[in-house]
Amino acid sequence: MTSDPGKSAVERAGSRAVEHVGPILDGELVDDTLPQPRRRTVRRRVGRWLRRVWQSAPVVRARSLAAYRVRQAPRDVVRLVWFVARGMWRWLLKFWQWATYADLRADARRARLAGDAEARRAAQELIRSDATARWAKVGIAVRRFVIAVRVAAPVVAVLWAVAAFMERADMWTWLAEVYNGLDAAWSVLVFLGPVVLWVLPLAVVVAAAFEGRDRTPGAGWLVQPDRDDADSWIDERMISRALAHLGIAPLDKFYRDGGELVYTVAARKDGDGTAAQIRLPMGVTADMVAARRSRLAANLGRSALETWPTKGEEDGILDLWIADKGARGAGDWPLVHEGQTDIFEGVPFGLSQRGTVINAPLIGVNWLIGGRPGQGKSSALRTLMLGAALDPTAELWAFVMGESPDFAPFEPRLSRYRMGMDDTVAEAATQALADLLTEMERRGKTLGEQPGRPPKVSRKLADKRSLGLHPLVVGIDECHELFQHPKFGKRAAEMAVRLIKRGRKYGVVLLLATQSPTKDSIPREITRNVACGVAFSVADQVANDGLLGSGKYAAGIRATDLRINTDRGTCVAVGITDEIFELVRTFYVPFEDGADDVTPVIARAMASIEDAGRAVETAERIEIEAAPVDHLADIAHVLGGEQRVRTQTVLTRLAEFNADEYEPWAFADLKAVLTDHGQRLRKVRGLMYVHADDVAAARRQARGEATGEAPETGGVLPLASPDQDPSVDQGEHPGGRRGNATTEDP
Ligand SMILES: Nc1ncnc2c1ncn2[C@@H]1O[C@H](COP(=O)(O)OP(=O)(O)OP(=O)(O)O)[C@@H](O)[C@H]1O
Repeated sequence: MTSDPGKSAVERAGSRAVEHVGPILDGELVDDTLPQPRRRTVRRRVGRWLRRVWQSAPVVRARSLAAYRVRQAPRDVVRLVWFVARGMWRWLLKFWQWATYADLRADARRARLAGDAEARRAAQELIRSDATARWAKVGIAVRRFVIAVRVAAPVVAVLWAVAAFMERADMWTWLAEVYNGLDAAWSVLVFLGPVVLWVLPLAVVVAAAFEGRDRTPGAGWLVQPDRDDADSWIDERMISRALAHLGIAPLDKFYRDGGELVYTVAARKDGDGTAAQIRLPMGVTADMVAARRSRLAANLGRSALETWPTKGEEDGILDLWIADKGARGAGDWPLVHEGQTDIFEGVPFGLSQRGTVINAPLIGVNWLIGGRPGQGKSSALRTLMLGAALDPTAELWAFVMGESPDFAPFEPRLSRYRMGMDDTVAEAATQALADLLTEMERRGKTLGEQPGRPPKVSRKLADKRSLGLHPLVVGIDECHELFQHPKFGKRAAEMAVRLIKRGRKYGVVLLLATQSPTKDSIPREITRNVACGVAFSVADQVANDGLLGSGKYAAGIRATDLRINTDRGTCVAVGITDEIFELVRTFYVPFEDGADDVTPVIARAMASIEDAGRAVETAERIEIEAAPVDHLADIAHVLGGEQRVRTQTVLTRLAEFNADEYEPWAFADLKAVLTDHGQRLRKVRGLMYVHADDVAAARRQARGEATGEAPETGGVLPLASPDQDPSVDQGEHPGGRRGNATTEDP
């Protein structure tokens, strides 16, 4: 740049007036008011962060809550006013109750109604002594007040007089200090007076609103109108709220009157769920709650299967167990790959609702397992039998009253096994029950001969092979087919009842599985006496109580809530633990569609028997095949020495003699037995008779057929001589002769 830029520019332009400008430099205008790039980034970041916070879940929740509260504000104000009014009313009621001794009077009234003179006198005495004490207190307070006034009045009067006649400056210093202190106290009082006058009514209003607040459980200012939290946990507030909306009148009234439920066991984590125990208010029983189970479940945000309200130790105590959300399977059977069992200790059966393994008892109990088809009965029975098979001392029998291969892999381990739908299986099962009764008697005798006469079979006794007191486990699948069998059913049922009632002590265990636990298909005495009842999904209350015991449905123990197929493998069981009931996810040992985990377990069971130096226990000491019934011998027996007896009488006597065999008999059966052996019934004056001679002849022929010899001729002399005159038609057939003395007569 030049030293005088104005002048040089004019010189260069000559005479023309030219405005000289300075040299043009290349540059850029810098405006420091424009936003700097760094600051812009910080602001953007802060904005982004604020936006994120604004949209974060807690803030969104808080915002929605605030918005909800704002929307509700008018309603809330009305509610508040209502609360204040109700609070004052409640105070009034409380005062009235206090002033009139209403509770003690109610006690006295109750005692009078109950005719309890002593309790009434006690209540009245209490009212009198309470009234005396109350008036005594009032007297003491009044006396104290009077004393205080008497002492304070002269002091105040003197202070006032002194202040009136003396200047503060003329007073002694200490007296002036006293007056200064009094002045200060007065100033504070003057200041606080209006404050208290404002605050006190406000405090009264707040206290009244609190007193009159809605005591319905769950009512609260921070309750959101959604059910987001219902899935995750259950606490007492939620339980109380759910109970408050069941529509049980006495419970509703209890809540309306401001009652609060008593939790005898606070809600706490229990296995895979939450358990609580509640003492219900007057007029409400646990059964009433159990009857509204699905509504309770809905109120708790659970399915009915996940909600178990049951009766506690008393009718008024509710045991509540609520499963965590989401059903799970039981997992593998713990013994599927290794291990043995001691049947006296129980066998792993499934997982309880609390998630613990249930070791099901087998000794000293009998089982009845039932449910709709395809829900897991046979599998459960198989699991129990597999557990028993892994005890080398146990003897196993299995009868499957239908065409099903469920127990086929057990065959090497079974001492008796029959499967099928034909009558021979029913007959074999009936025979097995009869043999079990015989065995039971033998065991009873053996036990009685042991030192100290032990009352029941123990592990120690079971281990002594020579005694034959080892556990004997008999499984009958589809047992209703057996008990409903036209020929064997009645007898089988009778024997099963006797076994169930008496077999427990002797190590004889019956495991029954059925699709149909009605009173027609399973004898009442069986459902009443089995210790362990297991119900998979069942259709109705009848089936439920048939399996689990009467009254269980009403008490809230319901397998009707198990969903068909969805809850396959899950059952409700009673008697298998000390709990009133268990919801069991049973273990499943696969045996279908090419998968077979049962056979390897049985192979292991066989190996363990070998390792123990034993053999599969058999009931050899039991007469397995009882002698076949000899109909002709029985007929001869019931003729009782009479030469001829009416067919009707013979049938009656036969039915009395052997009900199982002859009760189903009709005239045609009797006729058939004789005609099969070349004899016949005889008609005399329109009435049909059986003749002793014909029976004897038939028996001779039968014996001949059996030995292949020609039948003897002639009859068998009756066992007793006839006590009546020869019959009119005696001449119609050859007379009898003394034959070989019969030994087969029963
Ligand atoms: N504990 C379980 N866990 C998983 N699945 C199971 C369980 N128990 C049974 N199942 C399944 O259910 C099917 C039927 O079981 P199972 O044969 O035991 O029923 P069931 O009640 O005895 O039927 P049915 O009355 O027709 O004999 C099995 O093949 C198996 O697939």
